[in-house]
Amino acid sequence: MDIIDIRILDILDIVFVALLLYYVYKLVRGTAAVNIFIGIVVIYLVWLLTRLLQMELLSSVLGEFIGVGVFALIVVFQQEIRKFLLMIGSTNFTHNGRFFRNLRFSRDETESRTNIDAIVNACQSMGESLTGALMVIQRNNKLDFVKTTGDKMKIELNQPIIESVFFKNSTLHDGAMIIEENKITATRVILPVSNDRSIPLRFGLRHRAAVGITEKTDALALVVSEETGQTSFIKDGQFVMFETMEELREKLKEDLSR
Ligand SMILES: Nc1ncnc2c1ncn2[C@@H]1O[C@H](COP(=O)(O)OP(=O)(O)OP(=O)(O)O)[C@@H](O)[C@H]1O
Repeated sequence: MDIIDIRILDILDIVFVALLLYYVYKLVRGTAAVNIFIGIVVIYLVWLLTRLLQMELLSSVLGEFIGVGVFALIVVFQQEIRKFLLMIGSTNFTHNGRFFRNLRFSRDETESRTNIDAIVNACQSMGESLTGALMVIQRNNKLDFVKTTGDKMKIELNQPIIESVFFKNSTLHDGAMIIEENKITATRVILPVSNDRSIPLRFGLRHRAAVGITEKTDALALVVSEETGQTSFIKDGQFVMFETMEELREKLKEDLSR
């Protein structure tokens, strides 16, 4: 009986293609580009089919399309390719050892350095006073490309500081706050807004910006609604459900553990 000959390199090959597809999916999810992407895949599949059925004319017409496809792709996906390269270039694979830990099967997590209690307590307090807030917590993907849109700083994270930044009369309250480890590293940051049409209409730009940055990076986002006082936790472009602030604290601890 033949034994399937799989080399380590084949496995790496598959892992890299899977990672590539995952990043491409993250980039185009919720944007108009996803429809173009599907269109290209359909043309490619039809072309393969016409070649298989030896339909010469159609196959050569589609073949021409595919031939210039790479250049067309660069033009059509210019923005996405830029973001993709930025994301790859800014991924810190050794940050907290998270990337390598994810490859291991054992779970030997240690506690996060981020003051999660300060963040959750600030969300609760800002919710009670109907103070709007948007916080983005960096993980593996660096957020330098958005930090440049705001004011860079380096302040130790604690509850009074978070609340004073988002206090309505504060000059810093607009836009997003970026948190790295236990430091506030930028305020008044403008985030990419998600075009995802499945986001309910009651959510405005603050929530869409939180979805946008978590679609493009592995950061976590927390939003306190100015209208309802409700806190939302957004990860991978999706709202994460939780019943109590205690549950939110646990979820954050899990996602930020090293
Ligand atoms: N692209 C963006 N990046 C960062 N912050 C943004 C962005 N767009 C809007 N905001 C912030 O969101 C505020 C406007 O929120 P808006 O009322 O549209 O959002 P919302 O999701 O309905 O939130 P809320 O429930 O608090 O009203 C702005 O004042 C600004 O501080």
